[in-house]
Parts: sequence; structure tokens; C-alpha cells
Amino acid sequence: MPNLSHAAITVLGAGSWGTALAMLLARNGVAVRLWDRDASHIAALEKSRSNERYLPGIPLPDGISPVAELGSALSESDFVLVVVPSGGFRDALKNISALQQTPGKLIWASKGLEPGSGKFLHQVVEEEMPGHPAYAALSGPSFALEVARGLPTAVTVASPDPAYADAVAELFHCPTFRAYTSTDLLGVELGGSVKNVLAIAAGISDGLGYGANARAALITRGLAEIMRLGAKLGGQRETFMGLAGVGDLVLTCTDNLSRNRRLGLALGQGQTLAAAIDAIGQAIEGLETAKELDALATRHQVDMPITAQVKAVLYDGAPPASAVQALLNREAKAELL
Ligand SMILES: NC(=O)C1=CN([C@@H]2O[C@H](COP(=O)(O)OP(=O)(O)OC[C@H]3O[C@@H](n4cnc5c(N)ncnc54)[C@H](OP(=O)(O)O)[C@@H]3O)[C@@H](O)[C@H]2O)C=CC1
Ligand SMILES: O=C(CO)COP(=O)(O)O
Repeated sequence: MPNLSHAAITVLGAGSWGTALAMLLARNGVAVRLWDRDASHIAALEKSRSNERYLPGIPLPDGISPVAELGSALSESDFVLVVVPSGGFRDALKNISALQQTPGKLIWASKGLEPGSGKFLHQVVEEEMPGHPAYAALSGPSFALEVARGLPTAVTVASPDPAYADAVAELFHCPTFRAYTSTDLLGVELGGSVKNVLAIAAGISDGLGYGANARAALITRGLAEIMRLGAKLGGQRETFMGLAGVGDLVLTCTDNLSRNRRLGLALGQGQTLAAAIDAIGQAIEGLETAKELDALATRHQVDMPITAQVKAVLYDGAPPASAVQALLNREAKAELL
């Protein structure tokens, strides 16, 4: 294991994923300050030394210091890891910029397109922190609960700067958490964003009782949607065959730890959208991303029929069964188009 005893990192967002990554980093010997917008949540973390709201019953390692004041959380940090939902990502960067004279080394583990603008998170970074010297995204098949429990996981750390990707991967890498590196930041972000929308589709199909064949078809044709958009926007084809592509797609479409899949399941079983969102009670990135992704695909003239149907169910009142029928009734065509 690398000797990281001198590294210090600030994690913004003490939800399930921010806390799980903070636990991993602390177990690796990194000094972690964990901040959240909700000061009472931070006080509760400190008091119980666990995150009873998002990861109940799993103790926080000693190396984690919950901090309520952002300025103190950021002072003398070597790295800042942003893990708030994509809807709060831009504000998080603005808050960092307001407090840090010299931009520190940035990492994010949020997955989604910015609600409202449809931008990738690296584009938000370029707008809010122009000329930022070092940034990377962490993505891949990784449920927070399993990482918090120390179960084996593999992810991708992507940065345009390969040396920075290596440095970030070294912080996270350990025998139970393999961090691979990539320079295809756009491809990695795209895979992590689109899979959330496709997991809603898989959940809908399963909720309707359409079976394993339909699920496998949705995953495979969903991957075709990721690859078509990726080819248009400049992602590398190989990225979509890797952890941040097919890896996360399969995980999220097939396991009920996924909040996006659970949203689809509930809709397929006849629950209302509002009731399903309420019952899940955590970030469901595919909800906003479905709308932004559908608009992005239309702007770039990329055919993404599964995405379009998920958007129709979530925003246009399309009944889940009609959405699946609309996909099945499409004209026959060659598979590899
Ligand atoms: N959970 C997982 O397994 C994984 C999650 N991710 C990604 O990580 C990101 C965070 O998700 P996750 O931790 O799971 O979500 P959770 O719902 O578990 O927690 C979200 C956290 O972010 C806070 N938050 C919500 N909105 C904002 C905002 N606008 N500004 C600042 N803070 C905010 C919440 O605070 P409050 O409690 O006050 O609402 C909470 O602390 C998402 O992009 C998700 O896709 C990626 C991989 C795995
Ligand atoms: O991104 C994730 C696993 O890699 C978590 O998926 P959900 O947000 O659907 O729970």
C-alpha cells in the first residue's frame, strides 16, 4: 500500500458516496476532512462517528474529521474531492473558488450532466475555474455501501493529464479498490452519466415483469446509445467497453442497490413518480440527466431511442408500458449501425 500519511484531502458532500470514499481514503492513510452543507449532519457524524443517515452502522475511521465550516475544511488541503449531486456541482466550485486564492488539486466523483445546461462536469470546471491546473474524475461500477464495507471494487480515474491521473489513482488504490487510469475524461463522464438513464429503463422493464431477455436487450442497445453519442462527442470507443462504460452500465441496470434502477422498478410497478422519488430519498441523477441527455442527443442528431422513452415517461406522462412498446415497434434494422 502507498505511504500517503502526509496527504490531506477535503471531501465535499457527506452523502453515501462522499462518506464511502472518505472511509476508503482514511483507511489508505490519507487525512480526510469531510464537509457537508448541512451542519447538523456534520455534528451528528462527529457525535456518533458514523453516517447514520446514509451508511448506517458503519464506523467512520479515525482519519476522518467532519468539518462544518467550509473555509476550515479547505485550508491546507492537498486535494479537494467534490461528491455532491451534479445539481450542486457548480455552486460547490464557486464556493471553493471564493475561499481558495490558488486553486488546489481537484477531483470529482459525481456522475451526471449539469441540470439546466446539460454540460459535462469538466465543462463546468473549465467555466468556473478557467486554466485550473489539475483535475480528474473518478467513475466506474461502485456502490457506496460496498465500498464502505471494504468489498472489492474497480474504478477509473480520468484526467487529461496522465501524471495527475496517476497521482489521484494512488490516493484511492488499495487491494480492495483498484483504481485504473485514463486520459479520456469525456468518455468516462459520458459513461457515468448515461448509465443512470439506462438503469431507469432497465428498472421500468423489470417492474413491468418483462424478464431477463428484455433487460439484456436494453443493456446492450443502451450501450449502443452510449457509443453513438460518444463517437459524435469525441469519447474513445474503448472507454465504453471499460469500467466507466459497460462496467457501470451492467452494475446499475442489474442490482437493486441502484437508486436509478429502483426508480424505474417503482414506475414499472405502477407507483407515481413523486412517490417513488420520495421513497428513495437520495440522489437519483438519471432523473435530470434523462432530460438533458435527450436534448443533447437531439442537438447532435444522435439516435438514442431508449433515452427518449425514459424522458417521455419522466417528463411527458408516457405510461411505462407504452414506452417499452414504442421501442419494440421501431423498424427492424441492422444491429451494428
Ligand atoms: N451512492 C453511490 O453508490 C454512488 C454515487 N455516485 C454519485 O455521487 C454523487 C452524490 O451522490 P450520493 O452521495 O450517492 O447522494 P446521496 O443522496 O447519498 O447524498 C447526497 C449528498 O449531497 C448533498 N447535497 C444534495 N444536494 C446538494 C447541493 N445542491 N449542494 C450541496 N450538497 C448537496 C446531500 O445533502 P442533504 O443530505 O442535505 O440533502 C447529501 O449530503 C452523485 O452524482 C452520484 O451519482 C457515484 C458513484 C456511486
Ligand atoms: O453510480 C453508481 C454505482 O456505480 C450508483 O448508482 P445509483 O446512483 O443508481 O445508485
